[in-house]
Amino acid sequence: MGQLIDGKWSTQWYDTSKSGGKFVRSQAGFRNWITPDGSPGPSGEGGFAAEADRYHLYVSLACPWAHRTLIFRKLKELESLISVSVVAHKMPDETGWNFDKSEGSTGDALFGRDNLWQVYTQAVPDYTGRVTVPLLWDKKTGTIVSNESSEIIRMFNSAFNELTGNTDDYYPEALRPRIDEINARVYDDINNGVYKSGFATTQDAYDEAVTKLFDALDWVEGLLGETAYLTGDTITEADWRLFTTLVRFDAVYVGHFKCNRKRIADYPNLSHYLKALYEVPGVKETVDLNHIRTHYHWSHTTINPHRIVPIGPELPFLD
Ligand SMILES: N[C@@H](CCC(=O)N[C@@H](CS)C(=O)NCC(=O)O)C(=O)O
Repeated sequence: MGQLIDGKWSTQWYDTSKSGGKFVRSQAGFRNWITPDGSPGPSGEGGFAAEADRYHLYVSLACPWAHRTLIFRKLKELESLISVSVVAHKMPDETGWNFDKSEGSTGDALFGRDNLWQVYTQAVPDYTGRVTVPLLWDKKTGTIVSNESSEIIRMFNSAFNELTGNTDDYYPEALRPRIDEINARVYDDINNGVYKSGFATTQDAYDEAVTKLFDALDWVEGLLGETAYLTGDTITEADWRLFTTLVRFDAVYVGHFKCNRKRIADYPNLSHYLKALYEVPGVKETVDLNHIRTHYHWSHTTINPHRIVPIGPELPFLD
């Protein structure tokens, strides 16, 4: 794990010494929005109008945050409008995310760079911050639109509707308060909760995170006893945001991140729900378990120093 400091790549693991052993995720640095006419969005600068062949998405197939954006690109029929580069599954400290084609990367389709940090410094030569995926690039102005997945999926949900004719809405007006409420707990305690458990460096920090994680999974298991999806009988953004963590849970988080009070396979409603979302047309093509399993176990050497990728477990939702 490394980061950019004044435009230079520097190798260092997350510093948990000032937070009592807790992993604290930093805020994404680029927060502009694509809108239908280029008017400014809720944050950042305007000037990013929805146009075909103007934007490029950098993703990892291992990353749950990037995975959200790939699902929205697929469901909203944006594949022919927004091109993609996939980074390698192995992320060495020396380079961070990189475009090694022998390790599952497509290569950098825009610039032919070796490493993702070079795309960040292409936009801001003296950038300081983490080099994360997903990253949404504007080919027209040669800069980064956004590296915040929760905002990229909102853009994909509606900004391109006139170009694609796809008006499916995963953030419908009437459900927004409920979606926001569910997202808040799912983000803190589940999406980020698995990372807080896995990257904790004290027993107390781990205990706190893992307890909240399983309390939240129990809560979701209850909700799914009432309705098919989190906010009712239709799939919304809240479901896709939970899905990308659930699909990695038994394969990676149970063992690698010590989230092992239960597996998703032990929760009947969550298991059924995971399978139903996985079977939505187009979605399983966005799930790459080889990238997922290899990335985490190989890349986090403070947790898994010998980089051994475990054999299992078998995953019932694949059957
Ligand atoms: N807030 C960001 C978080 C993205 C994120 O943390 N991505 C991880 C991969 S799963 C990453 O690139 N980590 C590299 C790092 O932190 O150095 C989002 O949701 O878009």
